[in-house]
Amino acid sequence: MEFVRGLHNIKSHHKGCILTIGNFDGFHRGHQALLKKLQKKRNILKLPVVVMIFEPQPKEYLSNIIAIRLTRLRDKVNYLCTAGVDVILCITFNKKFAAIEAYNFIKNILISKLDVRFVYIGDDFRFGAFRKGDFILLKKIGKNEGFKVIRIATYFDENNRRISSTAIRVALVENRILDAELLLGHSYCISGRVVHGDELGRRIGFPTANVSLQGKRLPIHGVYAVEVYGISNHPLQGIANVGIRPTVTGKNQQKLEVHLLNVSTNLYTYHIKVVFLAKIRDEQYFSSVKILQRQIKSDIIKVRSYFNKINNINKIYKNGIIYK
Ligand SMILES: Cc1cc2nc3c(=O)[nH]c(=O)nc-3n(C[C@H](O)[C@H](O)[C@H](O)COP(=O)(O)O)c2cc1C
Ligand SMILES: Nc1ncnc2c1ncn2[C@@H]1O[C@H](COP(=O)(O)OP(=O)(O)OP(=O)(O)O)[C@@H](O)[C@H]1O
Repeated sequence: MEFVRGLHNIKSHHKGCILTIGNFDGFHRGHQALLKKLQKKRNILKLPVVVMIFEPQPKEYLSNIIAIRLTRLRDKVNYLCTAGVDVILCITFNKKFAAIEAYNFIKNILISKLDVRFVYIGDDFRFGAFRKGDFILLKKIGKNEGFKVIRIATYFDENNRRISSTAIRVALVENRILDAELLLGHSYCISGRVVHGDELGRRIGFPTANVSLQGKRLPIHGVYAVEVYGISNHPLQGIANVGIRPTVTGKNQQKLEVHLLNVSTNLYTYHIKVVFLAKIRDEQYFSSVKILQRQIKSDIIKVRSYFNKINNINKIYKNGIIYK
């Protein structure tokens, strides 16, 4: 898989491709279904599959507030790579790019730069300045210029809901983790490098690994049972807090910190993946660190009991007995 940053880095071997365009935030089941179609076509025609993504995502650039992000670029690249994409073309979304008219986007980028043969899009896909471009325009120009446009049917979940990144963000904000997982088709996770915190955690008896969020805002908030990947060859059980830590700081900056339940090791500079499994409670203000300490102790008991239950369920399934 090749990662190409910017239109100026397109090379002749990227031309004549099967293309799709979008944010692919979360890499949910709708995205997965779309990419399966491209892969099928690639296997028949032996043309490269190119996915055009944007960084920052358009909504992040165009909105005044920090928009919520499901998947960071690094994880998005991994998902797309496992879906068999040949080239990720990552475009810097800025004022100049946002102003490109839909017609010029097709003419100057899809045709001149990429010489697309097939363009696959979902039925709600819009592009170009003021989102004026759509399937009909693509199809019309494609007919004259010799490329095909395939609009794939909307992928719905079992409850007949359209799967979208927006629906998943809403599910997570509303604490519906299992629902979000159902829409995603995989667990909700965040990965990042462990950076230095204020080191108060260690002093209060709960050392925490602070995961860098690089200014991105997570859709979740509160205390969670988590599994942590990237430290040993099996996932480690932990408890995480996502929030602003009102008890110890007056800053309004969201942080993700993880306390490992059974391992005490220096995690600085590790790149870890945190999988969120269940919410324990909301983050709260406590009138003293002592009370917070007591609360965290009781959170840990809850999380341990959650993992015990999960282990028991797994054991019962392994033995072929139906859990009641
Ligand atoms: C399981 C857990 C629950 C937490 N809950 C809260 C909370 O409800 N309110 C709060 O102000 N801080 C909460 N914190 C954050 C602590 O204040 C924080 O871990 C401590 O300040 C250490 O920060 P540091 O790693 O930057 O030194 C929680 C931390 C953990 C690990
Ligand atoms: N449920 C779905 N079924 C079919 N195609 C989809 C589905 N969701 C997204 N797509 C298509 O996948 C491509 C990338 O989508 P993109 O990530 O930009 O949108 P999205 O998932 O609907 O996110 P948002 O909710 O932020 O609009 C687009 O062509 C889009 O139409």
